[in-house]
Amino acid sequence: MAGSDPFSLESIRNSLIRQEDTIIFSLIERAKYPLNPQLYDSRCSIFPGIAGSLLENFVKETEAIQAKFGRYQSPEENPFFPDNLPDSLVPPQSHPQVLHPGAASININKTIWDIYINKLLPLFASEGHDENYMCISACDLECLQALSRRIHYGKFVAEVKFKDAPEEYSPAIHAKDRDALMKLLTFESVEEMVKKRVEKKAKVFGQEVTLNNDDCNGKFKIDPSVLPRLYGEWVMPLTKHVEVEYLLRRLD
Ligand SMILES: C=C(O[C@@H]1C=C(C(=O)O)C=C[C@H]1O)C(=O)O
Repeated sequence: MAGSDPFSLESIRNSLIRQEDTIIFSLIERAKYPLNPQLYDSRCSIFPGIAGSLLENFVKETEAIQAKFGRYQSPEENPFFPDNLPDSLVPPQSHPQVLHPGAASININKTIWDIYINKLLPLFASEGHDENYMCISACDLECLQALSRRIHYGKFVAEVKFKDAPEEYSPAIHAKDRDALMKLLTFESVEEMVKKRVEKKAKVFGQEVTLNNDDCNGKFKIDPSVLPRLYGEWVMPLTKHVEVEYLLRRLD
């Protein structure tokens, strides 16, 4: 919006709202395929010469290419496999420096990976396998990156909340009081709205669209009830965890 502050709580929340669309569309794409559990099994070598989980290999190699083209120069992006990433081939991009430098040390992608594969996928992917490994890996990476971006966006949320009320946050930061920080940054009414909205979006985005019949017979491309659960149990608690971690470093 012209004239609006790009770094206000409102604009940060608008970005989170837009990221909901990305997450839901990426889950709808993944839901086209069955689970294919061997893709995630580190003991199951699907192709000779590729040891470990195929998805892990795929993500590591893809992140290496994306690192070369500057993806991780952006403070919004966090790699799943940060060790030994190649240097960027592109010159440094001018990303606005809004975050405290301590933000760079916060990366909870291991937790996000584990939840995505072990808890979330079984909630919406049908059982079975079709060996469509590369298409599925590409979908998984989209989902993982969208979730990771959203959850690590907590760094920006925390920065704007701190800037808006440093006198409220500073004592809890000095005291390293995680519970007090969690209380300060939590808005339960916002969280309730988020859960309702993502369920509605899953219904709208996941309906069958035809020219003459809008009745979807209760059938959706992804079960809409998965979305409030994903957000209520994992996405919002992890975003708040990132917010607390960021705030604890904010005055270093
Ligand atoms: C992100 C925010 O902080 C907290 C986390 C929320 C979320 O992850 O969606 C929502 C409300 C807050 O409890 C916010 O205030 O918008």
